[in-house]
Amino acid sequence: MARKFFVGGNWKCNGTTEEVKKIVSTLNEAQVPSQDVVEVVVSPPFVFLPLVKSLLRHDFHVAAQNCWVKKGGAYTGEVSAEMLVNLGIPWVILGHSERRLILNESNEFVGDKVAYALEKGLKVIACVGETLEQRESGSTVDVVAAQTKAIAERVSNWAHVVLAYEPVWAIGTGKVASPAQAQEVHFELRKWLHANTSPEVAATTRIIYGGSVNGANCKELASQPDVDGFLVGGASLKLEFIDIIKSAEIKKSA
Ligand SMILES: O=C(CO)COP(=O)(O)O
Repeated sequence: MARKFFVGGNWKCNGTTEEVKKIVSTLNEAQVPSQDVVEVVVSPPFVFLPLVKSLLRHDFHVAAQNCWVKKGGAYTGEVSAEMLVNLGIPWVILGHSERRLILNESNEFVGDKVAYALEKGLKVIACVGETLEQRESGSTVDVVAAQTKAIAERVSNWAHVVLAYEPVWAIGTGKVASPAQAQEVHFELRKWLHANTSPEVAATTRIIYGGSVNGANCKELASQPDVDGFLVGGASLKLEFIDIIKSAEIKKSA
């Protein structure tokens, strides 16, 4: 089964109502490859989810940037998976490095979140990635394998999981992983899935790259055999996001 190209736009903690409306109307007007070629998901902050969902073209979907690890209740400031389901939000990003590092989310906590969100019927973009220090000490593959293992131990059905490889040193730095560096880690992650989940999961799970992806570097990254799409931060707020979506065409002609 071919892996459909996936482009996610992570808006992070950005935007006003006016800005959000403007981004959505730009997306709505864009000419992009059909849904058979590329799956597009944009992820605004929680407070804008209903607005974006109501205005966004129907061939694009929305994702939350996080959700609580279990059933809602007395957890001040949290948003539960049930609430996202209730609002008709199909996707959630979990384990982003900004949450792992700034908010101290552990591998196990992220694994628990992924399992719970899937159980409630959400589709999950699960993020993994090494810091610069970890890369320089040669532990990149061990780090992303341990992060993936904590998910795999809790999840048996990978059909609704997209794995995002986001090296921390490439996020928001303008320092993109080279196509060869991205391919190497994506290959290792797929190999890990093959050995530790099943050959089918390894063959069908989309592994997308995130970290300073832009309109200029997306084509070369997309041409790597194990790069199945992108999770885009800064550039997802700009017009070049359309070019990044269009890089899906590379796979079609491959
Ligand atoms: O963190 C990212 C997407 O989740 C990547 O962010 P940038 O594209 O801004 O580097």
